[in-house]
Amino acid sequence: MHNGEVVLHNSGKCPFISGQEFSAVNDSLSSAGNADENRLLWTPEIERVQLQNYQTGESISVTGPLPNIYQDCRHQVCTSTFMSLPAHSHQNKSKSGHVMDELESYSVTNIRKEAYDYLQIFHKDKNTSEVDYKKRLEQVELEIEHTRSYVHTTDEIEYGGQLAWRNASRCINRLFWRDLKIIDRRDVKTNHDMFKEICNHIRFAYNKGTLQSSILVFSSRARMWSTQYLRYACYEQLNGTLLGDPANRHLTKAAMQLGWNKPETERTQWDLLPIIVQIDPNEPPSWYELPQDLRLEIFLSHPDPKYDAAIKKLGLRWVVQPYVCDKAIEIGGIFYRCVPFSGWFMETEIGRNLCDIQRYNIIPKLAALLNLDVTTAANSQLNVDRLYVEINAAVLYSFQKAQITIVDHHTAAAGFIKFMKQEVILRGNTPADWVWLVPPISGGMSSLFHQEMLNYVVKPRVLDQRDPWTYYAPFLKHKRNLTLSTENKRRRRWLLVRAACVIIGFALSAMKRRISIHVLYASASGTAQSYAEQMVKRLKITGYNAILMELDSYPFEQTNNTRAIIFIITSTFGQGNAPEGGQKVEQWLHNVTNIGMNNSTSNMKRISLQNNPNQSSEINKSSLNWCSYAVCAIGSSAYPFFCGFGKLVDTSFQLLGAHRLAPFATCDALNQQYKSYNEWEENTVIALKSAYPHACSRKEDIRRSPLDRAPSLRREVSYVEQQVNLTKPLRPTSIPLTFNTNDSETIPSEPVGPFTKENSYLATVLQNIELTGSDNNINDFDRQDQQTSSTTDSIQSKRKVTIPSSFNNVSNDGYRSVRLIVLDTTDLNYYPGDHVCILPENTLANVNGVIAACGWQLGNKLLIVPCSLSSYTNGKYQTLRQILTNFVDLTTPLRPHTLNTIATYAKDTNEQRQLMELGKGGQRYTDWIVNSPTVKETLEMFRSIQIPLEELIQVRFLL
Ligand SMILES: Cc1cc2nc3c(=O)[nH]c(=O)nc-3n(C[C@H](O)[C@H](O)[C@H](O)COP(=O)(O)O)c2cc1C
Repeated sequence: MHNGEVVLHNSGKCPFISGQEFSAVNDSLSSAGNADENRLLWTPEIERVQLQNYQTGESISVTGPLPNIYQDCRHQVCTSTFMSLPAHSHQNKSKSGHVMDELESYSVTNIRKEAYDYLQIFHKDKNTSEVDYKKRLEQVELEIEHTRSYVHTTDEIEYGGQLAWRNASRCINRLFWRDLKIIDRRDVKTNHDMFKEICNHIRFAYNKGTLQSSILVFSSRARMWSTQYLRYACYEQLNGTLLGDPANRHLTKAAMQLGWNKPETERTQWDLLPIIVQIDPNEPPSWYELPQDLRLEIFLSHPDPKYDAAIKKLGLRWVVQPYVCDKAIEIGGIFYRCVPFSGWFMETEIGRNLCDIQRYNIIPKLAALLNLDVTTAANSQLNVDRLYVEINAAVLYSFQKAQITIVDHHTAAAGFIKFMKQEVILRGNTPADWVWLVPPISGGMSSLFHQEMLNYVVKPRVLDQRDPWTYYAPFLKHKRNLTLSTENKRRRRWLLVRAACVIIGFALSAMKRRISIHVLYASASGTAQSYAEQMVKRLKITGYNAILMELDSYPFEQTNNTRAIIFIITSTFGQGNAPEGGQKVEQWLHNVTNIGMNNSTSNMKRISLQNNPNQSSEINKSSLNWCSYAVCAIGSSAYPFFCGFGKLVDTSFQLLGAHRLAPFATCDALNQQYKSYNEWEENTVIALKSAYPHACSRKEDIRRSPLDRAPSLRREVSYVEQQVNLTKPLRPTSIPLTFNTNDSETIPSEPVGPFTKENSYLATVLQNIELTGSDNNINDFDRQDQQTSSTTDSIQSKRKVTIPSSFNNVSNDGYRSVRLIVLDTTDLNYYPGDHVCILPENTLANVNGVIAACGWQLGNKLLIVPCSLSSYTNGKYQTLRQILTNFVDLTTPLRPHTLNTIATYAKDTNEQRQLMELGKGGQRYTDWIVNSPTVKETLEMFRSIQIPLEELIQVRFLL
């Protein structure tokens, strides 16, 4: 309406008011007496602005936003990403900044001004006669004089509602603003009638699936507590989790305070909340359950059966239509607080409701069903994005199949561009909030992404308002009643303090006795850190005192050799280096171990001792012997130095005498990283529990040799506190070997499920086929067995998988064995997510070879009677033969610290020196293990080793 009346100055910079201009405007506002001047002063000072579309190359020349008040930019600060805009103009804030009721706070002068502005627009746009216009102005003038307010006609409200929609800068669907229908029910006087009208509104707006945009207008004193008609409840559960849609947590609480509830056993995440209405702020609100035929929901499906099955399994659904109830509309200075608005969905709105992490967060659940990795480690695979798109596709597909109006974001964006162009021609421009309009999916693919826009406020307008339950007097009173008298407060506080002291006293003494486990991480982009956080959470739940720390923050050099358990989870960056947060430790390890990086020798980073032998001898091989540790290396096999830093840490810790508590693991971002991580975590926690079974273990427990304790199944236990000193190798504290010659060989009893590594299932081998090499046939060694085994074998006759020692071998010609092994699992129950771990037997030749190499003194018959070492296997394997065949790994090469121990049994000093040299690890050891010498081969290589069989078995447990 002010087109052409205002001289605008193009600042040529930010079209919004800058800090200086803002204060100048503010000053002139406070001094100005004329409301007209105020309005003009609040208009951003722009003349003409060129808005560019970088996709089409088009340029639109827009005029200054007239007439408007732009309140969103503060002193030199752009607030365009604010979720809730400051809904009220500057006049409506009290000194404390508290938002007041605008209706009450508008002065008569302002209402008159706003009324005149709007009636002028109405008169111009609706082409009413000059006579009618004048008459209407006089009537309104009179009304305002007597009542400080005035009443709109239905036509005025209808057009005002349409304009408010047209001016809603965050709405993408404004092309259809003229189609908005108004249902004028300002005459409704009771809560019950409000609910009746709402039911009618749903019927009208749903329109058998051809959704109608509409506004139901109640009196300006009425309030809707429901933020939308159809909202899913959110229950706070006892365990602290939420059930339902977290967006409605407070509304659900308010509904419950009003008496609505669902029995806990009947609650689901898809419970529709009741409609809550309040005819007047001074009247109590009422809640009503919608009748079944108006609980309009749609169950999602997907055209691709794979996604369809997963989506249906999750029971995904949404309501068919948005009925937004929590916005207000300002028309000509009158605020309508209760104007439920119906429209239709753009699919991304539902997509976000289901996928936003703070909402239903279904992506991880969907990914689990589809066996996809969506952890941050897999971000490079874009699985999250793929699933997000599929959810949006499911929404569109389901609505279209049910013939319910919906719009996809590309169509909506194209519609908006069309609307914007129309508005530029008709009115010079339209306010548009780029931050909200660009769809949340494939932003750059949307035409809106490339379109410049201006955001400002034009009236009539849609605006945010406070949720009514936040100022409902009885709720506030209830809160006040909960406040105790001063005397009571003091008493309560004293009691609480005492109780707290007693509890803290107990807790502290218990805590003192607990072992601290430091979980250290080094992470560039957060993956390793999130795994570390997960580990800490798990350890805490398990009862351990777990401390999370960045690797570089751990005082490795100032521990005074106090015993410690350290778990390190680290990624690798750069050229196989530590990420930030691990670089100091990387440097320190290089310094103390003399380990250098040899990038050139192979495509794998190899860790090698530097050539200078003097330097290598300076390594203090016991500098970390106070520490039990486990390392998990996070990396990506896309890089040549896969998990380079994690490997450096593990190798260095071994070199420095630290005791590996659980096996080292690498987790590949390109290959189900989170699964490898979870496996490592599982193994590490099992090892920890075996070593430190009690969450509140005393320090003395840690110092006791695990070999003194009741033997545990896991070999890793033995790493825990063994003092492996490289210069003075220790021998294990042996359990004396005794035999019960009264019993003959016992066949291990058939275990019953559930099956674990410790309680393994004896499976029949149905097939054992060599897949590599020229003759990928059934391997000779098992051909005979193949013929004799059958699926009908009784459980007693089941044979275990027998794998030759060459299976793990990389022989001189670089040959590796890859086999297809088919096991009969007919009477084994398993479920999705269970995994199989094959525990192979040692061959008879290997077992006999080791026995012979040890110079077995006691005679073969003792091999087949129960012996005291069976306690290592928890009694599962009774005889020495069974233990050697099934429990002791005779196949893989001995580790450095085991070689170091074995060295003490070598009679020949030359061999002892060689063994100790290998026991240092490093390049010599790396070269030695290239041929994967078995235990038997090692004993044959160093013939002076005289180790009793039972001690060899126990040394081997130190793997
Ligand atoms: C620039 C860059 C260099 C990387 N270098 C390596 C590398 O040398 N070796 C490796 O295994 N992974 C490498 N990665 C992969 C990361 O280790 C992998 O993405 C890991 O999951 C990141 O974990 P974080 O988020 O905890 O840092 C590299 C990644 C980037 C971006």
